[in-house]
Amino acid sequence: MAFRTARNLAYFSNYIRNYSTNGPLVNVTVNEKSGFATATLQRPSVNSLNLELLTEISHTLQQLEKNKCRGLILTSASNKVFSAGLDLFELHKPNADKIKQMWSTLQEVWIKLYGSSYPTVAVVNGHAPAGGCMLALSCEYRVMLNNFIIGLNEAQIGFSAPMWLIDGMRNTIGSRQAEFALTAGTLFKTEEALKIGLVDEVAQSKEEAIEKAEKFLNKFAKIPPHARSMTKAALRGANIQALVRNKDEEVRSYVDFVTDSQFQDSLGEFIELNLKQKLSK
Ligand SMILES: CCCCCCC/C=C/C(=O)SCCNC(=O)CCNC(=O)[C@H](O)C(C)(C)COP(=O)(O)OP(=O)(O)OC[C@H]1O[C@@H](n2cnc3c(N)ncnc32)[C@H](O)[C@@H]1OP(=O)(O)O
Repeated sequence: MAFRTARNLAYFSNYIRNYSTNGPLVNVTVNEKSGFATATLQRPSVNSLNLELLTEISHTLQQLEKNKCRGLILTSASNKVFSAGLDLFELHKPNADKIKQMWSTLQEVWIKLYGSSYPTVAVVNGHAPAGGCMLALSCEYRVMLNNFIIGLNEAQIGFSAPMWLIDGMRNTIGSRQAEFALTAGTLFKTEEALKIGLVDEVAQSKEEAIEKAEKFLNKFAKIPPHARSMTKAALRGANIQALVRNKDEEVRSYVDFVTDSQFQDSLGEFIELNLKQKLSK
């Protein structure tokens, strides 16, 4: 067991509380009874993933792993947006070095979350396009609130989702549905997402979603943690290894792609059409 004594659990809780004070963009709390951690993304206003938020998520996941977390609930402080995905303003006319770091940190986040030894649930309490969907897909279970959208809309912005993310989508909703969804860049409403298996349960309130998430995590209470994590690694390891082998090459091609004028033009159009905040000319 991860926490054999109440003292261990108390130490872990204090550790996490102390840690959380250092992270303004991700707040981590631990339920002392269950030992489950809740990581709440809180970058105003839509948790768009810039380098700072990605770095903090990556660091949080590392700490949770180190402290033998018993289960993680990932959610948002906003009641409208789980995460709006990559910060589109940072992708526009970018500094190549920063983009390189951003992409490499995004890969790290995926490797740590998708490959975590502890069980994970996303409480999707708001919209989750692109990178927001990626965070949810990396978890083992998704509970979503009604009247929001989720999906991988990269094609609409002018690029293809990377292979590891395509695999995540395929593993979750099946090849045929993934092909339809990815080529059209479809964003699904909550009920549609439930129907195709992109989310596992729907809840009417965040409280209900947290209850459902905890119920999922509690399913593993009697399963030896090492057996659970070995099985998860056996199921997910090949996808992770494929990215690890190709990590640097993918960063290089991503930087080339994003800095290319054709992508910059289509990104500019997407921002002008879809976001309230406009580009400074
Ligand atoms: C070559 C390989 C590359 C592979 C990369 C694959 C991985 C991931 C890629 C991505 O994540 S790309 C990002 C895609 N994201 C989107 O398409 C989301 C766009 N945003 C929206 O659709 C909506 O904003 C929303 C999230 C549905 C929320 O709608 P709502 O009506 O509630 O809010 P808004 O008024 O639209 O937005 C509020 C505020 O937030 C700003 N904003 C929204 N999204 C982003 C974003 N992604 N990046 C930066 N900023 C964003 C928006 O401009 C508003 O700003 P203010 O007007 O308040 O200043």
